[in-house]
Amino acid sequence: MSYINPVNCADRPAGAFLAPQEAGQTKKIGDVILDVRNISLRFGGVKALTDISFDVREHEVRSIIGPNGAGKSSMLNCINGVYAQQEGSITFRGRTFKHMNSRAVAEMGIARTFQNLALFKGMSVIENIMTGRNLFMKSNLLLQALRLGPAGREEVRHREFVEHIVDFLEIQQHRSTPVGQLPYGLQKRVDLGRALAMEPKMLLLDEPMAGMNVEEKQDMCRFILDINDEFGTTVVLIEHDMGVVMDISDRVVVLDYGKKIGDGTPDEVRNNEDVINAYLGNSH
Ligand SMILES: Nc1ncnc2c1ncn2[C@@H]1O[C@H](COP(=O)(O)OP(=O)(O)OP(=O)(O)O)[C@@H](O)[C@H]1O
Repeated sequence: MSYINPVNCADRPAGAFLAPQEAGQTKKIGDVILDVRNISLRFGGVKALTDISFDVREHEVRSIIGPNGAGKSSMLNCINGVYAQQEGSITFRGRTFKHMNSRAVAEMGIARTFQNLALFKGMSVIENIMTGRNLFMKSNLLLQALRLGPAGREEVRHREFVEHIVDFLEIQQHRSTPVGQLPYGLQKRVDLGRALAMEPKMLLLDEPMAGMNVEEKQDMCRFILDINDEFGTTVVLIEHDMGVVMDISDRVVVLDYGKKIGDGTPDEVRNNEDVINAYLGNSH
């Protein structure tokens, strides 16, 4: 539940998180890949989400912003099957569902990182990222444990894939370190690696930069943009740091008290009166 006051980021110039060649670069945005229609979610008397609709296009970086308790994490939880909304539907890659369990959602190509890290602290970096490959493991648990026959060959293939991710995220020197011994910023990177191991079409990132210093945020921004660019992965991002959001997003949806109050490009959103009043303040 960390919150970085957006006003604190106002003194950072636009594009501060991007390499010069990245700032202002144009990219090809595709068709709608995720369509969220009229989602309402209640917990007893608490209306977490009220009639929320928005879409995400293939290859976009789409951010969801808003004050604490606005419903951002609840929205991601509906998309990836952790919560079942009372009303509304979700269409992903042409397939419409009201609710699906998290494994089915993962099999469809949606992976998620968590605000509060969901890692095995006593296990190494490699082993944690390997858990993201479970989806693809065909052999049974006993064979996997004994690493026998096809299970052994399967494991070698998955480990090679995981090693590529470790290289990509530049955490080679920590590959055998128990995750609990790593600084927080690197743990967030491992969490991203676990999600990448699922080879997602779409990545849901819940505050991937919370608790990071500026340098760690720059690294994380670079990885997100590289994933988006090199693998074509669509990214849905919850982030409180407005410098980051405005720099790396193609479009932004704004929630407040469970309702949508803004939706558009970073420029449209930062000039939206309702968004300024509810969240951004006058510094944007
Ligand atoms: N499992 C739950 N049980 C009861 N209420 C919940 C649950 N999950 C979320 N809520 C409530 O729903 C509302 C939206 O919460 P949510 O965590 O989605 O907001 P958020 O925008 O992600 O906030 P933050 O920026 O602080 O993470 C809040 O009032 C919260 O207390």
